[in-house]
Amino acid sequence: MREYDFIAIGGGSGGIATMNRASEYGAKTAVIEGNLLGGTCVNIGCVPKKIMWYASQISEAIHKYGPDYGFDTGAHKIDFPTLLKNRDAYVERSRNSYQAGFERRNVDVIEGFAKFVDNHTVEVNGELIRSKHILIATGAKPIRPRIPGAKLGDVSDTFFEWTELPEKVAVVGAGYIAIELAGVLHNLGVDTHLYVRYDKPLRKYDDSIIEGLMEEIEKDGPTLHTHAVSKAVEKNADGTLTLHLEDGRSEVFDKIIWAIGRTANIDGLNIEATDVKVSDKKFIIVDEYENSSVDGIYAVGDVTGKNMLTPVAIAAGRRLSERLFNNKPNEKLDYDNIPTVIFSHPPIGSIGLSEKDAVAKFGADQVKVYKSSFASMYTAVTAHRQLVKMKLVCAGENEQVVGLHGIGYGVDEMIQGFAVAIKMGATKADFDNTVAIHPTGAEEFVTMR
Ligand SMILES: Cc1cc2nc3c(=O)[nH]c(=O)nc-3n(C[C@H](O)[C@H](O)[C@H](O)COP(=O)(O)OP(=O)(O)OC[C@H]3O[C@@H](n4cnc5c(N)ncnc54)[C@H](O)[C@@H]3O)c2cc1C
Ligand SMILES: NC(=O)c1ccc[n+]([C@@H]2O[C@H](COP(=O)([O-])OP(=O)(O)OC[C@H]3O[C@@H](n4cnc5c(N)ncnc54)[C@H](O)[C@@H]3O)[C@@H](O)[C@H]2O)c1
Repeated sequence: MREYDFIAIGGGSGGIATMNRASEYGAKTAVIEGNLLGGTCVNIGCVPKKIMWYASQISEAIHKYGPDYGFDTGAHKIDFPTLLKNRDAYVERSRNSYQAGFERRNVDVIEGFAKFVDNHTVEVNGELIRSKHILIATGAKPIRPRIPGAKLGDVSDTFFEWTELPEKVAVVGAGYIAIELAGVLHNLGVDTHLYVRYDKPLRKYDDSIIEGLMEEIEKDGPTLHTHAVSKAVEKNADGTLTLHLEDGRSEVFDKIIWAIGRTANIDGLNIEATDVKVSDKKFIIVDEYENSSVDGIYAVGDVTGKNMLTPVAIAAGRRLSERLFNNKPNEKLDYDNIPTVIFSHPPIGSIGLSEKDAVAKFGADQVKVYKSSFASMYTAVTAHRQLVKMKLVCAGENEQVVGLHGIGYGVDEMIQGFAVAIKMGATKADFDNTVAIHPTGAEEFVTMR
């Protein structure tokens, strides 16, 4: 029987980073992957999504802003197969780049689906593999609503299999994926309809940012349908799909995308053969050190349901390996102030507490908010002026910055550095003491009064 110090079930962001780090300290490691190395992020998530987002940005630059910058842009149309060919080639190169890292560090790659036999043994392709430590990093998968015809719709996984752009698409959901895919499709010229259950999307984000998004959607975005609860999907004779809502509204589409959340990917893992506890939503329950309820079994990334972001899976996994193999018994990921960007049109960046959450935590008299709203220079010279909205949420007498939020041109590339400052406990005075870079949008974050 093959024996290891540490194995990862799942070769996505979390599994790869954790095994690479452990092997750097001499651990005998293996990554077991049942599908494509790189997992969701590289193959059907962040990477192909970002390429599609760039394509939609180029389309926006050409058609929306180009004419007012003096470009004759009339005839430019997207050749979708070219985009797909180059996107998929980039994804393949990213995937292949893992191999060299594994070879350099002596990480074994085992192709196949793993299932538990007991707390220290898994079976892959009929072979039993034992390991002192086992990491569950099997990620998450999209869910579909439990309504008639739900299977007729796509999810983000199958969206990346499309070979042509449909004419008319419904995107159902109000989270990251719904907003990003709806924006991409709309900007690529698809008649896109966004269906949200309540009055607005992304409801847990800071109000002013969501207001900014709503204004942009109303002015120049996909068609928004609010208070829309899906009831059924029906296939028509011509292959189109009719989406029926609970309140009797209905509309015909070429494609429907469900983007209503994700659930842990533990089917087939035979988790029952272990004593690992899972939540009622099937996520692996871990403590702050990523320990499961069984000694020697850990979980990181989407399968835990905690902040489903690639850098979080990576950071949690690397710290776990530092703890187990580099003599750092207290090493763990601090989940506070994790920065995040939503690649909407325009993009949203967010760190820390929303104004509402800060008031709930510190009390209204302890919270002071600074806001700025201005037309981004990039768009201001065109007929399509787009506002940038920014907010700093400060708490306590020293006005520590506990939240930073923005929506607008370039915000996606603006906030990483501010995340460092906030993590270090920066105050409003520290922001004020920083000289601005001009002319940029980011300078507004250090000049608010
Ligand atoms: C459309 C989309 C866009 C996204 N965009 C972003 C973004 O812009 N930025 C960002 O930070 N995050 C983004 N995410 C989230 C990000 O992709 C995930 O947080 C990240 O991939 C989680 O990594 P993981 O290692 O936990 O799981 P995954 O990357 O999902 O890897 C799990 C792997 O385990 C394998 N596996 C499962 N079961 C078994 C088994 N029994 N045996 C062997 N292998 C198994 C799977 O095949 C998979 O390869 C996006 C997600 C989606 C869906
Ligand atoms: N830019 C990024 O970093 C990025 C991009 C994509 C995904 N992600 C990660 O992936 C995670 C999953 O994304 P997601 O968008 O699938 O989930 P999500 O949890 O962000 O959003 C799901 C949304 O669907 C809505 N919803 C739930 N059931 C519904 C129903 N029956 N009908 C209509 N709407 C319903 C919810 O109210 C919620 O707003 C995100 O939370 C994020 O962590 C990150």
